[in-house]
Amino acid sequence: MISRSSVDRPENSQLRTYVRSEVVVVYKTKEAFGGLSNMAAGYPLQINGVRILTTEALYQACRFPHMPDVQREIIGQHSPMTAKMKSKPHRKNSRPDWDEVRHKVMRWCLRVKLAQNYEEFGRLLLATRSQPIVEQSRKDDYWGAKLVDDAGDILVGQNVLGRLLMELREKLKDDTEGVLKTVPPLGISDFMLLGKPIETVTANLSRDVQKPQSDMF
Ligand SMILES: Nc1nc(O)c(N)c(N[C@@H]2O[C@H](COP(=O)(O)O)[C@@H](O)[C@H]2O)n1
Repeated sequence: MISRSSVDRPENSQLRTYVRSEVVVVYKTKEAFGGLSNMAAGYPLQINGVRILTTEALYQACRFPHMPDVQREIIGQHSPMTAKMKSKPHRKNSRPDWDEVRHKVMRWCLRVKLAQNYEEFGRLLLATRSQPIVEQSRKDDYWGAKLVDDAGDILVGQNVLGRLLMELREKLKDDTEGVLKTVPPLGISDFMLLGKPIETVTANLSRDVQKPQSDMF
């Protein structure tokens, strides 16, 4: 029998409650564990030879495999928040199965971030030891958890991003052979970037990187 991760099981979509002082909080990118955020700079990626500056840009681009021009605009942004904003007007045109696959896409994006930033991102993940990781969010209790009390002690949300980070951390603890330095493409239909199927991702960032179009002018 195939065992599914807690993030994949439908019964695990319930809200969870965390005491802020007892968890690793991911909130502002400049804070101690801010590098765990998809908005963090300094963890460059490369897919099919294309440079992508943040995990957020990669994740947002994955909404639009059938719209390479939109993908190009998203991954051409220097700011991760702007990359997210560029995807907003097109959200209604996200791949039709987006709600079913988005957590798998996020898991793959985090794998890519680790494979291509193995030392630095890996060190940060392992520094959380066995503590719960929670993305604090003002609005989003799917990827993160929201403060629900005036004192700012209690966070409630599905915390899917935090749970995927914990899942990856546990895999990393066992990764004595460096297996996580290679990431196969996700097994979903139309897993494409700029009109080409996404290939296996490896740790070695090539120097001969194709820059996003907006950097060329
Ligand atoms: N708006 C916003 N501001 C931040 O500071 C955030 N950390 C996030 N969360 C991230 O947004 C991504 C999900 O985007 P969708 O709403 O699914 O398009 C994901 O990376 C969250 O971690 N949002």
